[in-house]
Amino acid sequence: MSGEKPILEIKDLTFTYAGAETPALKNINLQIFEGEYVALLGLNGSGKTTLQLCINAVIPHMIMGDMEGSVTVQDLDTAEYPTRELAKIVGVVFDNPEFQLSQMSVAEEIALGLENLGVAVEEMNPIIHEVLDIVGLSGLGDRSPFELSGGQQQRLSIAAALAMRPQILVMDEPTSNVDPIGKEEVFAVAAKLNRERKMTVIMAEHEVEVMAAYANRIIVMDHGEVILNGTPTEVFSQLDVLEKAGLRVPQVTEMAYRLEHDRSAHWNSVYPVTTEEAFQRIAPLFGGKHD
Ligand SMILES: Nc1ncnc2c1ncn2[C@@H]1O[C@H](COP(=O)(O)OP(=O)(O)OP(=O)(O)O)[C@@H](O)[C@H]1O
Repeated sequence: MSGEKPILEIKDLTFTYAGAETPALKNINLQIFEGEYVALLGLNGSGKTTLQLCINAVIPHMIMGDMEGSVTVQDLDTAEYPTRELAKIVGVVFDNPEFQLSQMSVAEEIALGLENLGVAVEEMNPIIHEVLDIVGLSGLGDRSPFELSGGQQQRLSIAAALAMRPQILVMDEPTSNVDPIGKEEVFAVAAKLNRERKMTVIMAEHEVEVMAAYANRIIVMDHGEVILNGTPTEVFSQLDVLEKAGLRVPQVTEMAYRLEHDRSAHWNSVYPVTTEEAFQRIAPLFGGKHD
């Protein structure tokens, strides 16, 4: 990506909540490029939400604290642009779907954001149809958001964010309150948006297997700092660092690591992170055919 301009650039960012003794974020430096799918990993309290609030400009405009350094989204310094302006570039989906929903119908839920942007009523319908179609909720415009399943509610939250035509979708543990089928649906929509529409996705998520499959970059946070930043293979091969931070790796990575230590398999410290990769590399150990 050398030479390419980042869509998001964070420089020397340190943030301390008002009244807190220690910073929630310490000297963060990151560049994220258009079309990346970035997973944020870290224990509770490691700073993932705070970082996301800095990206959508809720910090410093709506949350009190001391911010040093800068966050630039599409060349806009978030300290200088109101959160409302940034909402056109950065769409946000939080962990609790019900917390984000307030309207009587699915269509009204999407119209709310459009109204705030000053979109004329006659222009709203095509946008509402389009975004419901993208997230697989076509035909449910008249339903109450509160009658939807957890997965559908989160897809509605994604649709409401998409209606604002953002270039970055920030998602804070979007499946933590959703059943297993709903989780799959939400991950599939995020992956589709990234793959087919080149949407930049930044997702805080604990599901390492899923992130190994979908993300092209993993950022690991620990006590407000970025301790690892690389491809899933690079990051999940650092088993010792992750273990120290209290985090686990995909099960197949763990298995490959154990095979190396117990059975002298040699991975040269680069471990498989998905089942498919593991199969390709482990099958030859058994002398069997693989393709
Ligand atoms: N409003 C607040 N006021 C003071 N301190 C806060 C506030 N919100 C978060 N913190 C603190 O900032 C640090 C980072 O929290 P943050 O919520 O960003 O972590 P996280 O990785 O998102 O955790 P979780 O997965 O629990 O959401 C923690 O020490 C937390 O206690």
